[in-house]
Amino acid sequence: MGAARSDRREEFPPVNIQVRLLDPGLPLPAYAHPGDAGADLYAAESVELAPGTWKCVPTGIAIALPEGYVGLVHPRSGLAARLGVTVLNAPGTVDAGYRGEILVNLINHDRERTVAISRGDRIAQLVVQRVERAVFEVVEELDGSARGTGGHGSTGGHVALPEAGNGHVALREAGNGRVALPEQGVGAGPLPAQQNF
Ligand SMILES: O=c1ccn([C@H]2C[C@H](O)[C@@H](COP(=O)(O)OP(=O)(O)OP(=O)(O)O)O2)c(=O)[nH]1
Repeated sequence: MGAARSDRREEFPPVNIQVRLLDPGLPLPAYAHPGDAGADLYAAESVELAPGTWKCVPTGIAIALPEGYVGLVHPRSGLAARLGVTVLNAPGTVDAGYRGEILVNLINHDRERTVAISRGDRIAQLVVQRVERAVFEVVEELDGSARGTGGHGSTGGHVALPEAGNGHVALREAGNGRVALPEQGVGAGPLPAQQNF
């Protein structure tokens, strides 16, 4: 087990990222568990989000990513599932050359409740990834592919049909590609109790 872990560290050495603590009272971004993809970012200010509104929340850190990397500001699924709060521009793109404070643009999708975010709350997660630099080459004809120009549901697609009675629309597969699911598993019910957010 220990040997397997150290092999993995050699195969995937961590990337060093310089961090400026603009608010030394907050913890460094941190991975909650080994193997997590995102390091949690903290709110440097307390903010209130009225229903349907958004705000850029400072995180109290500025970073210098190495060239060839990007920081992606992803939402936290727990905030979304419990409160309807997510990252408006998800995933936010932190460029390697950016030296300003990382901001998280949080939106409250709840239609009735104001959400209070307190300083020190974990509001988003930063996923650091390698990126390729593309060179855009103009051509007359694109190389062929199995998909061709088909998109937007061309593989079977979905149609929204009015449900009898309650005025809702339901997602339904058009054609014969529908996957059979137990009735309880479809629709907008509460999350099953075993879901851990
Ligand atoms: O969630 C985010 C997204 C971006 N940024 C910072 C880092 C990023 O490098 C910079 C610019 O972001 P982006 O390129 O997405 O914004 P833009 O609207 O295209 O602005 P610009 O013209 O400055 O590139 O803003 C954040 O702090 N948080």
